[in-house]
Amino acid sequence: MTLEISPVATLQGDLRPPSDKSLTHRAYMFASIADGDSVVRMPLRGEDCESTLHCLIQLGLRHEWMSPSEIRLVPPREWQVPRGDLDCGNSGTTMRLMSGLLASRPLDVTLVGDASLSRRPMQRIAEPLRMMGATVEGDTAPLHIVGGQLRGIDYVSPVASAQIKSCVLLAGLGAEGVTSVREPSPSRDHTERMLRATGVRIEQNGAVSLAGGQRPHGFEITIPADISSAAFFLVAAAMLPQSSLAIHDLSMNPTRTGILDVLRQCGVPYELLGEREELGEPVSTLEIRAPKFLKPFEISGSLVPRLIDEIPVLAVLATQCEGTSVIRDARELRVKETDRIETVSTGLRAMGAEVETFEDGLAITGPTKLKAAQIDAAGDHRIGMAFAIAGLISDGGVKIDNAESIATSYPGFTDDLMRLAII
Ligand SMILES: O=C(O)C1=C[C@@H](OP(=O)(O)O)[C@@H](O)[C@H](O)C1
Ligand SMILES: C=C(OP(=O)(O)O)C(=O)O
Repeated sequence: MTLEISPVATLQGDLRPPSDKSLTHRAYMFASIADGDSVVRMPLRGEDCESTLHCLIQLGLRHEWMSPSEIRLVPPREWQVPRGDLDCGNSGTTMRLMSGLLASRPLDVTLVGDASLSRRPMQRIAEPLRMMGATVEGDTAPLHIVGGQLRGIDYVSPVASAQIKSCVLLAGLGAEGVTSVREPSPSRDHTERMLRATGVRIEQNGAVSLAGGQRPHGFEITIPADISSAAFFLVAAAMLPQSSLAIHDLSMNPTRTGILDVLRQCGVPYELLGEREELGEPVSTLEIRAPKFLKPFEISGSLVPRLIDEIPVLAVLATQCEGTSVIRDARELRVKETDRIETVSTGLRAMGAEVETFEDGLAITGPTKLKAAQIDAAGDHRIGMAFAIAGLISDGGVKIDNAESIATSYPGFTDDLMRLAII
């Protein structure tokens, strides 16, 4: 599918972005190992989370849609052997967290994914699972896992990755003894929060540790909106003069709010209103306005995992900042749905931006009036949406090829854009 985006004057109004992808994956997975029934309201119906749900159903999770936005989930007494392979689609989170759950169960299962997922590194989870005693064949998909009796390990992860951390912790629930994970800087902590909120005892002091043999209890959750999806509109509002948006019901987990640090560096005015909690996760309304001009920003070190998925659209923001913005320590971008350093820099250069690339990041000098271009999203949802936002401020608009993957995390993206845009 080719998506055509024309320039607009400003963005105005109210938005409730789609529900959080990380939380929806985890809610389905926790429900499938809980000691009772669970209810998930407003799950993300994007393709990635649907992949997780379908895999779990094949493993014995029972489900009933009580309404289009409420699902009741009943865990199996024992996980059953699935008929055929488990298809994780385009979703790294599905494959890596599911592997952790499977490793402690006496099943022989093969996990497969699409072409993009089949290129992504799985050795990063295979290695700790092997250390715990599971059989994992393959360092990329297809992954063949034979689960069984695991022992707890003290794992020092070489990368700050919530997927690695969550995989090892979920395997640790079914292992003998204590499992600990340490990482170079803190990655998103949704798994830890959900474990605690569902009654699992965990310790956090430098490492995250839990004792095996524990089970989450059944729970109810209403999934808040995803800040990684809101990011596209936050950046658009910051760049388009006179914009003003209220973004409602937004998940505000501090391990995910790095984009707000960047907006502050740029001088973008925003305000948080009315904080509440949802199963251990803070939720707020965020109001944002366009500033008179944008200052350049720097992203490095421990800020990177707090905004990793937002970097493509923040690179678009950098093209409108007055000076050079620098993104370093972001090597992980090279192993996402595409090599995002490559796809972002290729697309931005095609639009006339001044971009330097490094092994671990980008430097972008602005402001540049972006010109019309045809961009290949290469099946990467974040790239498709980042360049749609670039199209809004361009001279003549953009055509984005292979943009259907936007439904991975944000079904309804173009509808929201059209509704808020004033031409
Ligand atoms: O745990 C999660 O839900 C996610 C963790 C991040 O990946 P890494 O753990 O590979 O950094 C992120 O990029 C992904 O979109 C979702
Ligand atoms: C990297 C992403 O997701 P995953 O790793 O789950 O495919 C993403 O959503 O940008």
